[in-house]
Amino acid sequence: MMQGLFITFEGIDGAGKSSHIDTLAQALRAAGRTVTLTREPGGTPLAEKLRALLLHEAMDALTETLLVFAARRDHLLRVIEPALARGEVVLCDRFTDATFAYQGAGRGFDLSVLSYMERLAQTGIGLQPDLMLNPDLTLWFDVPPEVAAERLAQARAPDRFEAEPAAFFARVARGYADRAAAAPGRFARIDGAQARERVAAQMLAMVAARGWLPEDAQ
Ligand SMILES: Nc1ncnc2c1ncn2[C@@H]1O[C@H](COP(=O)(O)OP(=O)(O)O)[C@@H](O)[C@H]1O
Ligand SMILES: Cc1cn([C@H]2C[C@H](O)[C@@H](COP(=O)(O)OP(=O)(O)O)O2)c(=O)[nH]c1=O
Repeated sequence: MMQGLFITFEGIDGAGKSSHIDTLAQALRAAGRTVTLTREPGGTPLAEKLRALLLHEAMDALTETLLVFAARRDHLLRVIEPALARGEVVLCDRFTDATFAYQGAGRGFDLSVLSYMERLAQTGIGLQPDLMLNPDLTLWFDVPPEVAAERLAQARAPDRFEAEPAAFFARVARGYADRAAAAPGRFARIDGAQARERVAAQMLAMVAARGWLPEDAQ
């Protein structure tokens, strides 16, 4: 059986994650892998209900953080770990780095408390109960906040996060940069400000470089 592979997509709102996740799913399927495509917050009936609350109801930073981790726990238990145990590739639009970037850097929530909650939520499920589940690879779509804001202004009505001011997204972007600097082996930075074709090519090249796609998939 193939080994399970957990790949997450990260970046500020409007960075281009959702636009490119299908391209990677198709390339991996063409290479013979079974792919589970999912997202956070969400990915299960319960977590999708929590997502609707998170995106639209006013709440304080602690409530927000507790709901994000509750959604993640359910998602891990019901979707991510079972798919990895079956040897599938899980492509997840956002994961815990988003919590460090948005609730930590963006809202100012204590990072050491987040680390503790991360360990609580991501340890003790399924396969390797002593290990905290982390992505094998995180594709970080890095774009200047002004570029992302310009894209979103043309694209969709803002949710509770997207309605935050530019200063919030500047903090979130720095939060992602800090996470990437702290885990350079796991993070692959993609220049998300490029044209779509170049973003897609860079993304595929990074996955191929790890041996998870044939080199000619690009
Ligand atoms: N490389 C790109 N160049 C220009 N526009 C883009 C690019 N990638 C995505 N977009 C557009 O920007 C908007 C936000 O993209 P999306 O994939 O929804 O971002 P995210 O999922 O990271 O919030 C969409 O309207 C999308 O069509
Ligand atoms: C996973 C996660 C998402 N979020 C926020 C970031 C996004 O603004 C929002 C929803 O994410 P996303 O699915 O990227 O939104 P969209 O469908 O609009 O592209 O949730 C957090 O604040 N913390 C988290 O841990």
